[in-house]
Amino acid sequence: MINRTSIAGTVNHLLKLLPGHITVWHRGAILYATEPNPSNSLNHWPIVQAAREQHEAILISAPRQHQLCQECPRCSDCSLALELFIPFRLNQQMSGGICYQFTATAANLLQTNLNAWLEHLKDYTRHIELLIEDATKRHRELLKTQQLTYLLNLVPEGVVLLDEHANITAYNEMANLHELTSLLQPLKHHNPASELPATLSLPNSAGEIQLKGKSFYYNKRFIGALYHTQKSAPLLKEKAKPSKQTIMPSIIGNNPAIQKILDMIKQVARSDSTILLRGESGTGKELFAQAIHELSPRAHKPFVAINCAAIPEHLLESELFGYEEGSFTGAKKGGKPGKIELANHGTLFLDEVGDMPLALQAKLLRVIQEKSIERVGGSHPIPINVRLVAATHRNLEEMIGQGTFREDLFFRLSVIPIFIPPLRQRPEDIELLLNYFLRKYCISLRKPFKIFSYGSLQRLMSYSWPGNIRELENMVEYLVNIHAQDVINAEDLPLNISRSSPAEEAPPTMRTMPLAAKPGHGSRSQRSRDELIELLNRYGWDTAGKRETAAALGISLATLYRRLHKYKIKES
Ligand SMILES: Nc1ncnc2c1ncn2[C@@H]1O[C@H](COP(=O)(O)OP(=O)(O)OP(=O)(O)O)[C@@H](O)[C@H]1O
Repeated sequence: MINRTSIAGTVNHLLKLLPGHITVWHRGAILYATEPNPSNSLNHWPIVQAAREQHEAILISAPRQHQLCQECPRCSDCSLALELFIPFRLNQQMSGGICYQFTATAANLLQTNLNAWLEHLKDYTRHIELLIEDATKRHRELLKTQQLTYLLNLVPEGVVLLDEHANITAYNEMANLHELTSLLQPLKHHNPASELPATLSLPNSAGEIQLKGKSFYYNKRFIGALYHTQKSAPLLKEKAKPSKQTIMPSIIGNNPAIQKILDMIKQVARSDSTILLRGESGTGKELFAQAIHELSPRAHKPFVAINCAAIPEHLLESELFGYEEGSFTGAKKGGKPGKIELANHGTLFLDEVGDMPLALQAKLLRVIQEKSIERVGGSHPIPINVRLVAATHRNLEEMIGQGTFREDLFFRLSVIPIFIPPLRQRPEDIELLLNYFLRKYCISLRKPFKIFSYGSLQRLMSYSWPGNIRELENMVEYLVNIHAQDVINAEDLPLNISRSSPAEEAPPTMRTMPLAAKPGHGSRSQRSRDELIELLNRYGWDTAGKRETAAALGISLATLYRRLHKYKIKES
């Protein structure tokens, strides 16, 4: 990806010398601008067109009188005294450029020694051009490696590619499971590398592994080799299971609060104390719960999750506690264990615990205190050893005050409370997550790699993300699905994002969140209602359409139904 920070550093340095407006444009999109630019694409700018035709920099002094500027709708009240466009070239073609716009003060400074300044600005432009060239090259190399890894992962055997010095340059997941990367390290000491053996028999921790090799030559010169396993090669049992480290690396976040939570999780995972994860919907509570489990001594035992809000009240009890044969009409022969029993010796994740009915809250409290359960219709206690991780987006303190959540259960659950901040309080993570999901979905949906333009990133960074990371992830998946170009511009973003006004959009924090907002009151509710109807009209009012609408909004289907009810939206 192109590093905007280094471009910003160069531009800011320049602005200290010469105040003005600078726009860096690359491949039809604005890569950097010193202030938001009204136009997202400079293609139609007469000055850019002129530079493209004349293959050189264009300088316009007194733009209001200049013939090139007459087409511009703002020409008559333009306050610029000088405008300069210096193009970039990539492979002999103009790929973009820098537009410098100066008002009278800066222009006066320039006019005193115009030629020297022009050289100076050309040097700056060249510097930025090199930064872009370098970043583009590195981005291409990264893409090539990712494409190669993607391709290798389609092969059902372990595959490793070596360069002419027998250094490993690429390998697939299966190779990892066979420990091939460490097994092939000693090949580096073979000299000359062209004499790499055609078959290898190497010991890994699952036994002996046979590898076949194929050397590659170009103009009779050895340029590399490929080693692969045979179909029946035994896998390492330990590695074949998801490793303890699978979840942690996929938790993206540089925000100090998230880093602190990750450190805390590593600490608390070792004990059996109950953890209460608190945060808005979509902030990653379930991901953190899985990480806690995977870092705990229970990692090789079950992780069982149950969403208390998604299961109808009358079924929740038997889902949690299980039932004995004949305990109710329709009960299965032989009975059925509940989620708590299934999680025995492992971790039970109680999602949306704030939505648990009061009667079940009392039963759950007993499980925690007595460490045993009784199935529905059963008459004997079953001893239980589970680590409990609960989560909620609800304001439990307020619910206790209203008598809808038991205070004693709250204290039992909240032994280690962890607050996960909403995405709008972690602005530094937005670009990171956008790029992470962009790469993830381009790979999984087999689409060419894409980037966000400067304009779209600005928009996305100032959006308040009420649905948090789930909303961001769904939006990226949607864009990768429908967007064919390699640059995603601001106008390509979903309407609810491109139309939102950042200041107004920020939802209230968890502590002040009203439990039930009245429909139709206030412009926010009205806008949410309108947006919901607009999306349903777009995706359809049937279940599939509702599912897509929920995904676009970053909410669950159950929440969507609740909103339809809350806003009194009836299907026509
Ligand atoms: N830090 C993160 N890095 C990468 N992906 C994340 C991160 N946080 C959340 N996600 C992803 O966002 C989506 C929503 O996360 P998750 O289901 O854990 O949220 P939640 O807080 O449990 O939501 P809810 O309260 O609605 O159940 C998941 O696909 C998850 O993998």
